[in-house]
Amino acid sequence: MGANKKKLLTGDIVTNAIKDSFIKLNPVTMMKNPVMFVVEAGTIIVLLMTVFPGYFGTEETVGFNLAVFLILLFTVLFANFAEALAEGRGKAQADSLKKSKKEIAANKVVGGSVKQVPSTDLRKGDIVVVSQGEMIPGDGEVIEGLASVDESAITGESAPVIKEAGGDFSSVTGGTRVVSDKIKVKITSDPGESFIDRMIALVEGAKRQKTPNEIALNTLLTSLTIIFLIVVVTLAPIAGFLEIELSVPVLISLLVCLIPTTIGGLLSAIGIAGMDRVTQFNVLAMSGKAVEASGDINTMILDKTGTITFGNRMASEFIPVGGEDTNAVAEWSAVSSVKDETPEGRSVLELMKKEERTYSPAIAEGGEFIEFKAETRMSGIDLLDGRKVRKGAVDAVRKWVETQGGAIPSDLEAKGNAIAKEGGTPLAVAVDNKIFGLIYLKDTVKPGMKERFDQLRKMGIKTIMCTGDNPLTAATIAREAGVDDFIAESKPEDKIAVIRREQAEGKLVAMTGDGTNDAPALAQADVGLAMNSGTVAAKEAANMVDLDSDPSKIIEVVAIGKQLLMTRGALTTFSIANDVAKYFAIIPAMFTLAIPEMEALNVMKLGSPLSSILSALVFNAIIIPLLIPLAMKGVAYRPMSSTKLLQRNIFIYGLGGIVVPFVGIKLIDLVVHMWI
Ligand SMILES: Nc1ncnc2c1ncn2[C@@H]1O[C@H](COP(=O)(O)OP(=O)(O)OP(=O)(O)O)[C@@H](O)[C@H]1O
Ligand SMILES: [K+]
Ligand SMILES: [Mg+2]
Repeated sequence: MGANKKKLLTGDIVTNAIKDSFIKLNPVTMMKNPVMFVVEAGTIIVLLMTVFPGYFGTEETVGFNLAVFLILLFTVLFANFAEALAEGRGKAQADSLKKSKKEIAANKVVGGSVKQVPSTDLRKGDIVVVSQGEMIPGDGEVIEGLASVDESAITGESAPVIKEAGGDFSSVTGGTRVVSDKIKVKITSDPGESFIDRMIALVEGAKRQKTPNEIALNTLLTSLTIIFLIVVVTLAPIAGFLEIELSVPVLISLLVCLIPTTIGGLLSAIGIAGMDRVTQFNVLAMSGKAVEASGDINTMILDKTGTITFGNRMASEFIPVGGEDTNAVAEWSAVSSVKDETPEGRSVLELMKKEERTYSPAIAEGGEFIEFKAETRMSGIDLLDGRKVRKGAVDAVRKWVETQGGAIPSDLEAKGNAIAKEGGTPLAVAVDNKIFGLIYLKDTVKPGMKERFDQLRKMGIKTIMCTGDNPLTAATIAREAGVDDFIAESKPEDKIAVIRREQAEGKLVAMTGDGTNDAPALAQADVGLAMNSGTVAAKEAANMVDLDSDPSKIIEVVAIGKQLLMTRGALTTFSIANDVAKYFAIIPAMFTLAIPEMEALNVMKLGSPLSSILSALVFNAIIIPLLIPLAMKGVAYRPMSSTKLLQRNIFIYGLGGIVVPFVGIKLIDLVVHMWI
């Protein structure tokens, strides 16, 4: 993974977070977090009572009020600090990205010649030439040539990657450097809308919006806060009626202990940290919603080639059919591949070289190249003399030959199936109405796939492999990799159909893709992960982009999403449970203050009524920073079903939430009681 994997925290991030904690005290900012806003309002009221005791008639309790004020202030600051700390890493990353965004000179093609212009002048549709050693001036698509490009500025990966015209490896990103050769690039973004611009906005959190889940939880927390506010406000007159005197700072303390400050203070930090974990993993999530959706995924659609297998499908053998000779198969395979820039196409020419075979490229001259398309599953060339040469999936070529009235050699099927049963891909080679033979394309399943799919199954996620390959190859690879289901001979629109079918059953679907033809399916899926190496269309349709272009990462992304949801659930449970213990400390204390005979209520045997209130408040404050590491790192995660997870978490965090504060408040009280 990327060399830009950062340390969790640096001194700078902490210092800036401390500063930001104070800046965030601005009530306009605080209002976005109703729970903490109420605490801040209480802090201000108690501050006034401390500073102007004469005015409020609070001279007797100035010391206690000052203590309450300070504890409340720190409660708010701690919550701000949690959020600022979570934002810190993104900000630091944004700064380093901005450095890679300086203005550079671009060689723009104008008419027939090349003119130097500043990169900021480039617009969508402009064409530029980038040579060895130069920086690519903007996002675009290679339209001519092949070059190796150092993308470490965005991916942190130092090994250069090959970018070439045509196919799924044609997109380039502004700010990356060409390390060898020369390419012509068509610019695909206007200034300010580039990938790096979007990435900066993302990691900076500039466009961070609350997710539906967060909004729902926030509504719940706000409702609880309002309910407790009403309870506490009505308590005052009732107490007054009973001639029990309750001071305003005591009532505010009670309110702060009652409302869910722990989760209120940590909620946004949990969301930001979850996004950040995805980013540190070199995956860019376009929204927090995408990350959360990945935590709820039920079905995962996976490509065979390149996701489950290494994807470097290489021609390894020419196999004649119908009594033809190997040379003829090899020659026509080569002719059909002269201009085929796909890895499969190039591997055919490489195999020719390796086997020291010759063919005459001159026949292909002037011919019309037929590019490989996932819809036709064929590629080839229409020669000047009228002959049409094709190679492609066996069933596709067979149909093509049949429509021209050709006969199908009797050994075609058996020889094709033999390749497929070994997990290889057979390509048939034909000229007009005659099939000459097969090309054996070899590919291997990535190691460790079976274990990963086992984990997914434990999480209750169904995996479906979709491949354009034939059913036999698909079945072999599916079995080897251990996916739950597969769809063979699928065209791009079939992927959408599968996604829609699953969604119609109420399931959330994730998929990966890199080609332009994957774009509609990526957009349809609830979580669409596009490869950075892929086409611009795919990247725009998806809601996540993997900078390392490793499609199997979708599995880890789902794990991170689950962890985010779990962390939020666990800390909410903990927060609400730990408030319960505070009632036991603070409510008896309040009544004992008014009616000393109520001392019997002091079940926790705390020092004094005032020390009980302060201890509960101190615990309420310090639990926030104590839980920051958990909020940022996420709770420990093991693959298991959602129901089991829920039970486990309620047990650990619910019970923990009740027990921990009893112990904590008791210990704090031992110290506090030395003064009060
Ligand atoms: N360059 C090519 N020329 C001719 N036929 C090809 C070429 N590349 C692939 N094919 C054929 O087209 C089929 C579909 O290819 P496609 O890339 O759409 O899917 P795939 O790679 O097999 O599956 P996946 O969706 O898992 O990537 C392949 O199985 C193969 O038979
Ligand atoms: K609380
Ligand atoms: Mg493919």
